[in-house]
Amino acid sequence: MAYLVSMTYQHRARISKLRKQGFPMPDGWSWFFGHSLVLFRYTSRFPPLANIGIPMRELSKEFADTEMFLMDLWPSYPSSIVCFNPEAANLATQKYNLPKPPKAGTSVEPIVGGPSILSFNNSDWKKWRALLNPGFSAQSLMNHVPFIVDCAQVFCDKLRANVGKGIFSLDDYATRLTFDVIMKVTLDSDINYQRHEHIIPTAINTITRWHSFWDPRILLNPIRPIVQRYYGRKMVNYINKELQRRFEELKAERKTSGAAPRKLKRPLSVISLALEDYIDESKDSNILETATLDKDFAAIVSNHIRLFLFAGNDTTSATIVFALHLMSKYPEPCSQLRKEHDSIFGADVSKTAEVLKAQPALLNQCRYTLAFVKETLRLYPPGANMRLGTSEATLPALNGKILPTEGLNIILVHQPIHMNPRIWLKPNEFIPERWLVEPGHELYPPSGAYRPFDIGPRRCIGQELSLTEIRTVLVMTARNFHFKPAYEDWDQIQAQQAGFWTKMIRQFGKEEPNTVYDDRVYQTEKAGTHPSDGYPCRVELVDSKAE
Ligand code: HEM
Repeated sequence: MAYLVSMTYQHRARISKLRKQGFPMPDGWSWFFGHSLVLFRYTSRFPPLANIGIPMRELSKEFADTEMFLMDLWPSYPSSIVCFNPEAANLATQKYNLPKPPKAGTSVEPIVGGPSILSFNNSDWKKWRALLNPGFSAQSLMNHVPFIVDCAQVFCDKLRANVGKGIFSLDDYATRLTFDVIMKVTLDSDINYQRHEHIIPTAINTITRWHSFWDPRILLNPIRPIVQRYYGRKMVNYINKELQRRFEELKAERKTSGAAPRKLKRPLSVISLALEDYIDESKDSNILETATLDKDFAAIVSNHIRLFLFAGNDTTSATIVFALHLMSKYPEPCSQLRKEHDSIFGADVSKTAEVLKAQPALLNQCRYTLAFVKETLRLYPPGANMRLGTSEATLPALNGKILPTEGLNIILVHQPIHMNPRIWLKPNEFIPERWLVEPGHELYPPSGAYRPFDIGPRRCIGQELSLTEIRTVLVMTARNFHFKPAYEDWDQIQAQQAGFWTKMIRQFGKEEPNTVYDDRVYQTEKAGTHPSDGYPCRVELVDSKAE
């Protein structure tokens, strides 16, 4: 207790000193609460499950002159500089390439299980990133396009089965689709989660339901570690068996064909490619006769698979749902999208899957589709970036003040960066053409201001995979389906089904907001910023004659 009091005192004394020196930070800091009450004031303006990036965007409006400010949420979160200045963000991720803070690892440990490239720095990071990179290369991913198309086909079949029927959660459909893809691309497992339940998604969904990066109401729940450990063990058991199986398959292929499977040019998962390098680089000349994988290596590989399932699934599925939502909201860009697909894949929509599977590189010709996806990610960025300040690294605020970073985390919050009115023309409008104009055009994106996958050596390893997946889904759906959000009906159903206490609270308590900037569709705190209430919607077939 005495230790905690002493730590708290030392910590707050430092923030108090920075405050006196004029470090930009919100009013309302206190020795007892730091900025926790300030944050609460902002979060309470939005729905309880709204993503933290949304109140941060609101708070950022007060710091237009500096484009960064300090938030002291210690001890529930390290004190951090919230930065939405593109030039300073570039300094943090490129010039200084600041290390990942310990919090980057500890905050995802219940999900990932232990160390991974998300938390590694220096040589560990270099070694593992180099080992994993080949599986995410553009060339390797093109080999997976036929499988991704098959998954998108199942997604379309499920949508078709819903035409003319009631409300369903598009988010649930998209999450199942991306899970099938990520399991195949990373682990070579074909689990068909779109049609059947499976232990791995059940486990990871349960673990993430009990997870928060910052919210003490979740973090302090004593049941949380028990649930997360139980499901963590289930994941590890499954992954270890699959890993061992892949290892056996690769060894057998080498023995029978004499060549490494990589040279046989069939689609290989991220993990198979990493195991190939492991075999190639092994000092054990008898590796092909070795019965089991090195235990330490297998443990870290297992962490990475868990990391990919977490970092790669929800981010991609949420983006798919927001893209389909924007298609329904903006008829003109939607019609451009369809025209592009007609011209590249031919007017016979029923042949799209066949054409794309035969020529995956056609995806790269879909310039408007890519622009549509990029603009979706600008408005609904699912990630953020966290770095650790150092004694050498200072960040220049917009007003010229030079800010020290030592001992502070730096968080690049993408929502306020992507909608910074100083640098973006019409920041709140959906304009895919921003991504098609030439440099010098007023819509041309400013350097460093667009960073959904972030920029620099540690940019997202899964960027190409996500973009391939999202473009494939748009190509497969845009000419077939209309989506109609059904929030009003959904809210009515929820109100009818509410229990006695919920009804009483609604009747007599303070009504909680359920829109963000008057929009019922918003990003939530659920891992990967899933859309509110899972995006309840109806689907209709596109009437090609009427289009
Ligand atoms: C729309 C989809 C996605 C978005 C917006 C996104 C965003 C991000 C961001 C902002 C970072 C931090 C970069 C930095 O620290 O500089 C990151 C890192 C990372 N992402 Fe993604 N991501 C997406 C999809 C994926 C996928 C599909 C995977 C893997 C299957 C993945 C795996 C990772 C990993 C492993 C890192 C850590 C990279 C490192 O530190 O070397 N992400 N992502």
